Amino acid sequence: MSTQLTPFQRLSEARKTFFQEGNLPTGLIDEAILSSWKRCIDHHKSVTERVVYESLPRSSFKELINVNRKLTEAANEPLEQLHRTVSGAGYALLLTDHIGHALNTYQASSHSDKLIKQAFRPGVNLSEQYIGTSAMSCALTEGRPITVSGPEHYFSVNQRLNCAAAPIIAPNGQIIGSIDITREYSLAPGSALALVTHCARAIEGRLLTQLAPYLILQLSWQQQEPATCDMLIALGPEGEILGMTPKVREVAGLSVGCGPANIQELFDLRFGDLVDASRGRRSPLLGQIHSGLSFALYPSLYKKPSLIEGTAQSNSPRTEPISKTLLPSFGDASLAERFPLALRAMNKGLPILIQGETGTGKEVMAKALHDKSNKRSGKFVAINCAAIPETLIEGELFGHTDGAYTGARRGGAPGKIEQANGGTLFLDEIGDMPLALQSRLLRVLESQEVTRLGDSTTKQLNFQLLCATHRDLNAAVARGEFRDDLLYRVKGMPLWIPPLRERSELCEFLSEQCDQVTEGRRQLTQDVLKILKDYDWPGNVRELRHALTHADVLAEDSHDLILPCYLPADIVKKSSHRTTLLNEQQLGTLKSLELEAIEEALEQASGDVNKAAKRLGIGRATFYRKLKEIRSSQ
Ligand SMILES: Nc1ncnc2c1ncn2[C@@H]1O[C@H](COP(=O)(O)OP(=O)(O)OP(=O)(O)O)[C@@H](O)[C@H]1O
Repeated sequence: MSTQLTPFQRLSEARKTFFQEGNLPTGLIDEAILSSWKRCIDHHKSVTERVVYESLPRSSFKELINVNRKLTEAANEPLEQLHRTVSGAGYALLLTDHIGHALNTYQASSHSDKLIKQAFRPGVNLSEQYIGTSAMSCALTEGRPITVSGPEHYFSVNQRLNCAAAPIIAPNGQIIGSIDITREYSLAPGSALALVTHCARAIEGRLLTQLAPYLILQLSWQQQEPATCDMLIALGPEGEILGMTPKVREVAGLSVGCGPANIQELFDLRFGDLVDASRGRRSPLLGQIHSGLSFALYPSLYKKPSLIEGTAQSNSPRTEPISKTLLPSFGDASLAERFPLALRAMNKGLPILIQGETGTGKEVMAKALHDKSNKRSGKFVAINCAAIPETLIEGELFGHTDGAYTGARRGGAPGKIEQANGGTLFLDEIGDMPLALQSRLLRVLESQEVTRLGDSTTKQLNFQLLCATHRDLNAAVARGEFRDDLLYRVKGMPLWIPPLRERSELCEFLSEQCDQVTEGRRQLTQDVLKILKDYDWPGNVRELRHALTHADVLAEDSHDLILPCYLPADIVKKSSHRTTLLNEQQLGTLKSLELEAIEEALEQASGDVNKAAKRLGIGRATFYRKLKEIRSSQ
């Protein structure tokens, strides 16, 4: 009588063939899993090893989350939805980075398994190197969804698990993470591979919209708009391809890192036709790629999600009142008062000129103004006028057409001013702009029209202007280095950022900065606070943050206090508090020596004050006075 093997028994047999008999269980085990088993053997892992699930230290985990912020933001909602779908079936859910660090985890609402609870914790390294073969490690290595069931796991202890995972692929084609769902094998049959795959596709679509495209193009093989679509291309305002979902890359046969730069190079159509179609009826355009495949194309103008939760999508700027928004701290009461004023002026379209010494936070202020202004749904485009070579600055600012100059990008490119359309243009170090360019910039600022290099047509724009400089522009005008008409144009309202040494709430600011730099791990001692307060800070906040980072590094893991010895030596040396500090320290040393001598003398004289004073060669009254003085200062 032939007995039918269960799937678990079949996989166990295959495992035995491989690990005990040294043969390949051909056709029984997915090639990806076999390759993973071989890698584990190469790394001298024994299948009977104990698996340790260690989490990263808190600071490293914070950094990990920071690095993967875009991924976690895009994944949040799809993960919540998948969790709702699978948790009742006993599945725990996991989002990892490209290595296998758990970024976000969800436990199952039923059938919670102890092993899964231990492994599925944020910050745990679940890469192949640590936990052997798993669906997640195979998905990350192979770049495709996969199920790993029971005995297919490398380590014996994991054989009671059943997992399915799918890689998450960024719009540039790189694998940046994975989602994995795992439950006890006994709850099988059935895996939710299709669900994780679907969730990964949803995350990839969201990653695409993070590029803030002008148009999103859906590709379909059907002659009707698909309800959901995994073939998406994000396009910029000139038809440039910003990114695409992996399915497009797959059907168009495009490899990662190379491919067409513009949609017109991928399809036999004009970008203008797509723009027209996005505004008109929803009848699809037909597009053919080089391989001869034809697709129905559904372009739509990209709309940023509304900030008011639960409402329909909207392109209109946000309108929550200023008072509700959190202002950045600069440690200065008068600056905090002027901020809302500058914001109101900006919202009326007045250009703001931010002035202050180097490192005071002019760019931080510009960004804060933009983030709170009515242009915040547009881009913040910063250009450092001092950092671009004079020969390139014109192309960089105004853009160029195809072949406008040697080395110009094929198909032309918009300049920074054009990119700021609908948002804010921040001209940093405007005082360093070459005189010859100032008149051209003035024309653009007056008309809000831009003409690309090599072009004869102009484009109407709408952007908010913010400028910054550490120079005295009045003096530059007097020297003939800066146009006075440009100065009046950019200085709708001046905003002065005081140097660090003059800030009215310096102590609070120093402590806040310490908190930020050390991620709340350390505090400043009173002495350090005094040293920092009395230092001149020629490099302002930039220099302060470097000094605190220096101290944080020197303190290592041993102290939660920043002591004077951890500060950069030149800061301690130059701080006027140092002299007082030394005097106090010396005084302290002398006093403790005196106390020691007095106490020793008293002890040797068995408490007889006359004898003790005699031993020290001082009078009885002096002895008493010194003893009192020293004890009261302790
Ligand atoms: N209020 C603040 N809060 C937190 N960090 C700040 C603040 N102000 C400045 N910084 C930090 O200090 C550094 C210098 O800031 P920023 O570049 O804005 O200064 P800046 O005045 O524009 O300098 P420069 O004139 O050299 O261009 C940056 O690392 C910035 O993040």
